[in-house]
Amino acid sequence: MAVLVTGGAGYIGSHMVWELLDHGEDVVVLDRLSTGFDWAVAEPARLVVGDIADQKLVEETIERCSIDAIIHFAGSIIVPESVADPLGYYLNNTVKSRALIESAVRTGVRHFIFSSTAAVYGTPQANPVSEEEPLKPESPYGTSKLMTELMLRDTAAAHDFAYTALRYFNVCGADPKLRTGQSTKGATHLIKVACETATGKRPQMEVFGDDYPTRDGTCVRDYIHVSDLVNAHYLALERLRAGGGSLMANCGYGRGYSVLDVIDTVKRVSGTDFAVKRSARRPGDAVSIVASAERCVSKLGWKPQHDDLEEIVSHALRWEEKLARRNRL
Ligand SMILES: NC(=O)c1ccc[n+]([C@@H]2O[C@H](COP(=O)([O-])OP(=O)(O)OC[C@H]3O[C@@H](n4cnc5c(N)ncnc54)[C@H](O)[C@@H]3O)[C@@H](O)[C@H]2O)c1
Ligand SMILES: O=c1ccn([C@@H]2O[C@H](COP(=O)(O)OP(=O)(O)O[C@H]3O[C@H](CO)[C@@H](O)[C@H](O)[C@H]3O)[C@@H](O)[C@H]2O)c(=O)[nH]1
Repeated sequence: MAVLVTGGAGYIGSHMVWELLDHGEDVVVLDRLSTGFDWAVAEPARLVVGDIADQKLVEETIERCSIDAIIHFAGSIIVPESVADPLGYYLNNTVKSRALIESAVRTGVRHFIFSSTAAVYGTPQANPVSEEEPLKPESPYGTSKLMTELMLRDTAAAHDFAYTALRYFNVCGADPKLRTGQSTKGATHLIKVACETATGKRPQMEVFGDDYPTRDGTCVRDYIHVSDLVNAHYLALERLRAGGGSLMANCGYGRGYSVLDVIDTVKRVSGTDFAVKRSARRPGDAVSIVASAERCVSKLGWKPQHDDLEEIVSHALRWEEKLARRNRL
């Protein structure tokens, strides 16, 4: 019995691989290495290089490796890029997920965990946002993920198949043991960008919009440590294997920080006063979104260990320094 991790060479997937190995699981990664790295896949996990929509490859891998569960991270992830290239996002996130789900059904894989996103809510009426709030994505990225959730819901109703869709809020930080971290080239995520600026990889950074209807005019997000996030997936896997049935749940801590809060924290933790420029709003950005985490706690027994912005930033900074040393070698 083994777990197939799609996108396991990427940021979150590489942490998931460690989480599974730490629990003694046998792990197979499927990744086409478009934004991920082969070196990010921990041994003894096996890496299969290929596309999730290559059904021959996927089904052969499932049969050969006795896969009983799929954790599906592979996808395209940048909100403004999805506004510029909606059809590319619907292809990679929706159409290709459909092919993967079909391969799972055809080969009898009954447990499926999916990376969904807070972006399915758009800007909610009120925060914290529960899973019952209306779904009004404001970007093709959010819509592409919502459509996959709906395919999973309908597939579970029709087949011997159960899924967990976890709606991640803003994922950040790095493995506290620094075995992996976020290595994405040309990253656009706020904490990664701020840490790259603090460590001198960028001369300055921008704040996209300071005229939003929030406390300090900048967007508010719920930043969740990647290690807590992958632990929620492991709990979801155990629940599915125990026959717990399908579930959809938010993954966040339930408190929000503005862009300026985050930048101040990175400056304080790094001891660096880097240059920050105020720029125009970025297309597709929701104003303010914070999770209600109650369902994740009650249904999965989730107990976050790293709910502290300074700790998150400190892990992200230490990974940035390690990456810089690695790239110099
Ligand atoms: N990072 C966040 O804050 C965040 C928040 C919500 C949801 N998510 C979701 O989590 C998942 C993982 O995100 P991440 O931050 O680790 O991104 P990432 O870009 O680091 O990882 C994605 C991985 O998927 C691979 N991939 C992409 N398309 C593929 C395909 N068609 N076939 C095979 N491999 C493919 C890439 O090579 C990469 O290794 C994504 O589905 C993303 O939408 C991320
Ligand atoms: O250099 C930067 C980068 C970001 N931001 C702002 O910071 C906030 C957060 O942006 P970012 O870190 O890019 O995350 P989101 O756009 O909120 O999207 C992330 O979080 C979503 C869940 O909330 C995921 O689904 C997406 O995959 C992931 O990219 C937004 O207001 C951005 O405009 C800046 O001001 N400057």
